[in-house]
Amino acid sequence: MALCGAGRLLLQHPRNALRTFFKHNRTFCCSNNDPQEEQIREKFKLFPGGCIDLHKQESKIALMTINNPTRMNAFSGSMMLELEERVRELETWTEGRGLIVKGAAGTFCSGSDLNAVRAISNPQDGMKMCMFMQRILTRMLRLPLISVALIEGKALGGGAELTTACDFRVMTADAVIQFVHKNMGLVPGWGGAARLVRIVGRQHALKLLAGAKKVDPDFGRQIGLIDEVLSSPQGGGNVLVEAEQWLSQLTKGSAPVIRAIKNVVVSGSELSLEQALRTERDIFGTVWGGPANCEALAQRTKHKSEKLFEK
Ligand SMILES: CC[C@H](C(=O)O)C(=O)SCCNC(=O)CCNC(=O)[C@H](O)C(C)(C)COP(=O)(O)OP(=O)(O)OC[C@H]1O[C@@H](n2cnc3c(N)ncnc32)[C@H](O)[C@@H]1OP(=O)(O)O
Repeated sequence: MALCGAGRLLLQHPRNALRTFFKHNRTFCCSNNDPQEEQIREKFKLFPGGCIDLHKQESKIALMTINNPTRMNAFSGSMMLELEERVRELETWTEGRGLIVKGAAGTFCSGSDLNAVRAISNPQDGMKMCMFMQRILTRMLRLPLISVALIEGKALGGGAELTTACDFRVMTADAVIQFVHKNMGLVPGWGGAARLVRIVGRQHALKLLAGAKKVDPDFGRQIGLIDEVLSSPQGGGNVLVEAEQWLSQLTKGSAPVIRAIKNVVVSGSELSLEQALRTERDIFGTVWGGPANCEALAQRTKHKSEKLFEK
């Protein structure tokens, strides 16, 4: 993807660019007055149905639910627009630590709503839809929240792509991820291929895409796509509890520190080493001497030499 404003700024003025880089995530390549984007937004409105629910919990872990059960949680046009709104809400949720993305009614997501796909199957609209979803999913992956896709049932096509826009993936024993794009005469267009290569490497990515191979929990774990297989049965209330417990290992502690950790990982994976090191130093500066750091220091027993000095 071409570098836009903040990316260029990072290259030219890295010192001043940190704040802009992360702030820019909110508006990543997404100018509301871009006529192309406006056109596809108007088209999306013609395909309503379903919704994207967002619940910001007291635990500071947000729950996002892809909710269109009569179509196996396929993305209608209005859901694509709602996804953008929800991501924007999360970008401004300063106390958040984690995010779980799941589907309604015991299944994850079956990709784009094929009815909408048929209606926008011309190349221009396809390109605009693809760019719109790439932007939103990039913003989702860059959120300063540790995110996990909770996969029950099926994650197909764009649904499989959506799982790669989270930091982690956990699934129930009978769930399946399948990049079905090849069977549709397509390649992923929501950034799913680029992210998949980074998660599983090029050979496994080729197997999943060129073979439209079904990924079950065993294979998913073997190739590093799946981080945990849940013991609770699909559709049961305990699935979410188990996923939350799994995520909470990573989200307990100070929110600013957890958010800073996510930010250093994002910059480490997206920037050149030199730029990432500068960014890391700047982020380090935001937590050094901060409340969590001072509290941790106060709790540590003093070093022997310090005690001697005090005498
Ligand atoms: C670039 C790729 C593109 C993108 O990224 O934008 C895509 O994602 S294209 C979409 C890729 N997804 C698919 O091709 C999945 C299509 N659906 C299926 O293969 C099946 O429906 C399945 C396996 C999800 C579920 O099969 P099952 O036998 O359990 O149920 P039904 O087939 O009867 O489905 C129930 C109900 O849901 C409707 N449905 C399912 N998926 C979609 C969809 N993607 N778009 C629209 N509607 C969908 C299905 O038509 C049934 O509706 P009904 O009115 O009851 O016939």
